[in-house]
Amino acid sequence: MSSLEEPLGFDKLPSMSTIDRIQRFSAGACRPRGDDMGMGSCWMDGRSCSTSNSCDEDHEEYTGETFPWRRHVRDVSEGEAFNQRAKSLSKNRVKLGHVSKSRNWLDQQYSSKCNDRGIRNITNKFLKGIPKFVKIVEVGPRDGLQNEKTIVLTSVKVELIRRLVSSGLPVVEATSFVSPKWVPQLADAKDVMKAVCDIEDARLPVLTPNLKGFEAAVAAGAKEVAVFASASESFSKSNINCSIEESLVRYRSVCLAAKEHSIPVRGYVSCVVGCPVEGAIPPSKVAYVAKELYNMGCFEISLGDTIGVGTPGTVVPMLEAVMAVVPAEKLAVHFHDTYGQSLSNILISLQFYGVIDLLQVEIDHSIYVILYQQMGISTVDSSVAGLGGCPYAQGASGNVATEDVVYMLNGLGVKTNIDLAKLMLAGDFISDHLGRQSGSKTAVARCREHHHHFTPQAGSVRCQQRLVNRTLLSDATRTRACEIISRLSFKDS
Ligand SMILES: CC(C)(COP(=O)([O-])OP(=O)([O-])OC[C@H]1O[C@@H](n2cnc3c(N)ncnc32)[C@H](O)[C@@H]1OP(=O)([O-])[O-])[C@@H](O)C(=O)NCCC(=O)NCCSC(=O)C[C@@](C)(O)CC(=O)[O-]
Repeated sequence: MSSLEEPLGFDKLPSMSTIDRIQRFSAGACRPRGDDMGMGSCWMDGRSCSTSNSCDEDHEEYTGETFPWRRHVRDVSEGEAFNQRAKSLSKNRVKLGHVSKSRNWLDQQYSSKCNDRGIRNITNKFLKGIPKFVKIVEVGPRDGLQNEKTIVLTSVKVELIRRLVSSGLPVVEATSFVSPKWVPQLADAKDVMKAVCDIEDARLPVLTPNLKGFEAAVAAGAKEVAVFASASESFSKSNINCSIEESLVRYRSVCLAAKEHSIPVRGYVSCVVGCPVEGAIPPSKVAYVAKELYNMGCFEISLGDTIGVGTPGTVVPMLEAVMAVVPAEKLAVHFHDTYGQSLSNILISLQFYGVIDLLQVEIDHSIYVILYQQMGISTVDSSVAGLGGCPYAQGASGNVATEDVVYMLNGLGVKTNIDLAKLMLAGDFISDHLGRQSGSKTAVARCREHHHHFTPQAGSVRCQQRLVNRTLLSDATRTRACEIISRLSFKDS
């Protein structure tokens, strides 16, 4: 692991000249850079979203109660001249035929509720690229549980999925149709799927490593599947017992069969930054596998830092390579939190832009150079209570906790449509069943708050119970505390 012990810094990033990057993409969005064009220090935002994450469906202001940051329409009085310039540029762009599908550029700024203009401008500058809506793909019932040694009851898995769906998660990965010899925890895939396939409020994809798994999944009622390749040859062998190329052949057959059934297929690439055996993985290898999966028909490619060694310094070059061959709106990021880097990696992935085109236009006898840029990623995988770890990646810790991702996104004013309180109850539910504290920092912090402002509800009582069990109390005091807690009545179970 020596090559992974030292995080790679920006000085070690593969260099890619601007010329190199120009015109390698098709224009999906554009962001003329204000300060390059003598238009003040702001950027005009021209994000264009074409997937289910579309910002177009998301116009209303975020109204979360507890979080200080809010998005709102840019204050017109801040720069009428700038706005006029932007409108005129926008008109000209339409005339020139370079029509951005974007909504009003000026409606895309984020700022804090704070009245201090200086702070607000800084916030805008740093958060300018963040999408307004992020789709979270919950992988707890699959990636989260697959590594648990003690077999979790099917009924518990089903209840967990139901709770996660009712918290508003749009996608909950339910299970895997893999060999029970390899992953005994998910041997009940068929029963889990049969019990949840009536759920309509969320998509419930399942992992399928080959045609056998695909057929079993469809027979059990799966309406969406995922295939999982790797950017590391060694990991591919240990995970699915075949080479990368052999896996791609298998996945092509799965994609063909899925097409016949009109079943969408998601594609995973594992070890996108590092591999437990091979160390650092070159971004070009990740890009190759991602492109193959995309070309065979996967509607979305999830980039997995399976062992959680990535930092923004290594994630950025990887994204840059992948975005050169797969559009950003078809990508998702999937981080494990081994080195505590997941949230920063997610943030940089949401903010990440690649230059996609340069366009020179003449407006009112002045020449402007417009940089068309690709938007950042707006789909994030995470696991409730930070459950997870891969059976074939020794030492890999859990996935980033969904509660922590939602908390961060709420703080940024990014919508997810997820009810954090309900999500935390789902996390509490599974942590209780596994008999350990949640891996979510948000859940643990909220647990402490409940400790101070105690209300006798199910979650709080369990939370108190856990705190008592973990606190250094004498046996007599602990028993007494537990007795008192157990006598509290609560409605929610
Ligand atoms: C791919 C195989 C099946 C090859 O396994 P194999 O042993 O090479 O396959 P085989 O074709 O020689 O078959 C061996 C036995 O498995 C059976 N079999 C064959 N296929 C299936 C199936 N689909 N479902 C159930 N049974 C199956 C097959 O019928 C046979 O049964 P037997 O004749 O011995 O009784 C195996 O290696 C396997 O199941 N691997 C899955 C491992 C796994 O699930 N790993 C965790 C995934 S997590 C991950 O990849 C990372 C990710 C996605 O989370 C992203 C990230 O975190 O970065």
